[in-house]
Amino acid sequence: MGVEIRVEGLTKSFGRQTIWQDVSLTLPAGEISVLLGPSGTGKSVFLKSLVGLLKPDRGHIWVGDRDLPRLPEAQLYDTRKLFGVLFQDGALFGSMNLYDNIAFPLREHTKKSEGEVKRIVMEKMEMVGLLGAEKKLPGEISGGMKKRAGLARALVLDPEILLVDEPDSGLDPVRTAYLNQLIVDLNSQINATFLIVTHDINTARTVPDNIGLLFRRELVMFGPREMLLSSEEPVVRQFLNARKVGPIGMSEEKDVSELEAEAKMGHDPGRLPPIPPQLMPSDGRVRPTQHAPGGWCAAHGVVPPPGSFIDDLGRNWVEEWPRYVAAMSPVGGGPAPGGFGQAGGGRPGAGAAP
Ligand SMILES: Nc1ncnc2c1ncn2[C@@H]1O[C@H](COP(=O)(O)OP(=O)(O)OP(=O)(O)O)[C@@H](O)[C@H]1O
Repeated sequence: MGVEIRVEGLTKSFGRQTIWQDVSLTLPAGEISVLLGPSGTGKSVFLKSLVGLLKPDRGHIWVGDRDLPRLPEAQLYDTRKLFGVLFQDGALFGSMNLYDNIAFPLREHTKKSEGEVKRIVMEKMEMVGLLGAEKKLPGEISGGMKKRAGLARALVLDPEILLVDEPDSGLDPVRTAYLNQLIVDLNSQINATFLIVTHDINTARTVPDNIGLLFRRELVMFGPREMLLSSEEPVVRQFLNARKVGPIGMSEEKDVSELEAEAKMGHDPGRLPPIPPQLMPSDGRVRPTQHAPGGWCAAHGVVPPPGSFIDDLGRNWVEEWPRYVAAMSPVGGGPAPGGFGQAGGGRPGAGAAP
């Protein structure tokens, strides 16, 4: 399950406005990637381009051996069925109850019987914790529930790729933490390739396997989480530290004189905070595509910031990891008796985003 998406030299403009150019990246199969960037840098446009709702001016989007922008309409329609998308507002139909909203893609795109539709809808509603809310209308539920309903609808066609646009928008930090946990749990269950657009730094630091950053109409960097969280690149550091000091300005980029003035005053985008342990599935199992904590840093001779990979209980997960993996079989198996990951918190990330 889960397919790799390879983007090569992608460029998109609206009229004379170039949104981004020459974007190249690979979303590894089954992994979770996050796309960051200041407002208006074209993250949503990128998501819509990936699913074929917008056509890029140049470049390729390889989904397996299919180059999406060059597919004839019928094949594009077929390929889109590999994608599940959660749009920012959930994009639910206001006049339909949650059951009918979630059933909609099945009724629209498949010939399944109503019995089968029911089985699938209830299964997905259970996966996102919405059982019992079938009859509710979107106007009667909270923002967090709307996101969950949107996720359930994105899952009904068993997508190989899940695109999520700002899951945290309009949610309080606690609900965002619950939604992040749900996203990690879903990834471990369906093992699809995930791309999440977010502004939430905590989400970016704890959820993904990979992070990308758009700025100045370019992809500044894309790579493993540890690579960006230990990067010295000023734009990356400024964004991940949520600081005013650095190349990102109020509306877009700062000019040279502003940057010189900052440098003269001795400002910099801040020290790098410790890299937190990555959020684990709530059953404590290891996701099939999960990377060992500290693995990228060790392989690239990078010394992570002091205090990295240490959880709330003071355990260093670089050291704990081999024992943890030995004690926990991958998805499909289960926790070893007396092993890690038991009720509430023997696992990395526990406490980082409960
Ligand atoms: N269909 C369209 N036609 C013309 N311009 C568009 C269209 N869609 C998006 N844009 C422009 O593209 C730019 C990038 O928009 P986009 O919504 O992708 O940014 P974003 O990074 O997702 O922003 P935010 O973080 O605020 O959601 C904006 O200037 C927007 O006005």
